[in-house]
Amino acid sequence: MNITLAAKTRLPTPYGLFHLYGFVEEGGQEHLAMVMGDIAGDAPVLARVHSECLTGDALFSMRCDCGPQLEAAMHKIGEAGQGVIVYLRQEGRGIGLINKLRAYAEQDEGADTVEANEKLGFPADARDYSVAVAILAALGVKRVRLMTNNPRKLQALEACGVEISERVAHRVGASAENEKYLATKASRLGHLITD
Ligand SMILES: Nc1nc2c(ncn2[C@@H]2O[C@H](COP(=O)(O)OP(=O)(O)OP(=O)(O)O)[C@@H](O)[C@H]2O)c(=O)[nH]1
Ligand SMILES: [Zn+2]
Repeated sequence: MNITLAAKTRLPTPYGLFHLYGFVEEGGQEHLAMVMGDIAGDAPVLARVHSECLTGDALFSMRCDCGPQLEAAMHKIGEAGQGVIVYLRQEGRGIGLINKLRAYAEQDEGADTVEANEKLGFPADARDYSVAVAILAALGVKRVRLMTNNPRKLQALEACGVEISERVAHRVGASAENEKYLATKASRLGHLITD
């Protein structure tokens, strides 16, 4: 996977000052990395690989836990004074924004998150993490303490060559609105979110 660092700038936030890196992958898709502190080198870096969720990250949707997970990652990195969030533009687990909205419409009619994707002719999860690996390498990150509940994400990143020294549980944002969604992630996608 070839990526190009196209821009770098300051990003002051309520959680502290990040540096925002803009990357472009082959084919033109744009991705971001939010960096705090010095992350290059051998020491494990607190990290999140976050998949874009416009409805959750920007519109406060309570259908999922993405917005609170993004905010919690920024908060934890702010407290540590060091870390990175790789923000991948893989909306809707890779099927795109409008298709995710179509999947939501299927869910409004009773399908679960996996069945809805399948009804629309997509795999349950169409993400490719190789771009995240390329971005971490470009930032000089050798090993990470990864904030996630998704064992497939751990496996996929490890398979692409990222060394994960620790999984940091990242359970926030549960509500009555997303109870079924989170239960499906646990039962059908293997997420480590139930006790
Ligand atoms: N196709 C589809 N995508 C969804 C749905 N709900 C959330 N997403 C997308 O799922 C992605 C987030 O993935 P999740 O499976 O929730 O969590 P994860 O990032 O794999 O795991 P964590 O690291 O534990 O958060 C984002 O790209 C969301 O846009 C849905 O019902 N259908
Ligand atoms: Zn979401």
